[in-house]
Amino acid sequence: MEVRLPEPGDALTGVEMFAGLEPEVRQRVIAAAVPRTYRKGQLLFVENDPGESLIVLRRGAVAVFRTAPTGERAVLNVIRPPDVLGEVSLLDASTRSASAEAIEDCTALALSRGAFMELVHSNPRILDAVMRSLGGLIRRLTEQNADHVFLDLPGRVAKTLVRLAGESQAPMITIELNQSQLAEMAGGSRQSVNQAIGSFASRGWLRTEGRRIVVTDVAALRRRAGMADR
Ligand SMILES: Nc1ncnc2c1ncn2[C@@H]1O[C@@H]2COP(=O)(O)O[C@H]2[C@H]1O
Repeated sequence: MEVRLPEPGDALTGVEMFAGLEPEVRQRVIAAAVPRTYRKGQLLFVENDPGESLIVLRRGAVAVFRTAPTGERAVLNVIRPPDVLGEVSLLDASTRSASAEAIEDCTALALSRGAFMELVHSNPRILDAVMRSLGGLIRRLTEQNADHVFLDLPGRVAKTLVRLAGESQAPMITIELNQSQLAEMAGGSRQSVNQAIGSFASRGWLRTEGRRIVVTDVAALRRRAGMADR
């Protein structure tokens, strides 16, 4: 009879920011964190809310976005486990730099600013991971700025799809995103994003299935986005 052993790991498994912690410190972090659940469509927080906690996403997906005075949204990123969000306002002791909405049902752990700061002061090695995470955010912002200057809209749509496809080497990659969400991420009107998607579909690089996009040729999208071959 097959005996199933429990999966190794805990609620922080895979979370880079906490990777270097001693097991007992990890357990203290987990004990101090508050479990949260968010339904699809629920806001986790809104831009300019006080930054009270670091959120470790365990399941689901969250869109980080800014809203223009006209109500138009620009999606800055889609966060998936084991990523964290909410680190910026914790570190500069300010308000939320963007809003966040669950785009799938989510479970998460929320670590209060006080608990996070105590952790940093008693385990300064954690600052290596914090700096890496901030470095990653700055790098992403630099790249997004350059894309807005150097890429046309179809190029930005292609790049957004490549980023969402992640590291997967599968021949077909399903992206759970409708075309308005894609337009909010690529920074274009829905109509022009639809045109770009239609043109990619006619070349056989992807197909749309209701509210999802199935990418069938990542290499072609990478070339259209001016990215190096893998
Ligand atoms: N441009 C961005 N790209 C990716 N994530 C971001 C961006 N801006 C803000 N965030 C994340 O969204 C969070 C919004 O709240 P915070 O400012 O606390 O912390 C922020 C980061 O975790």
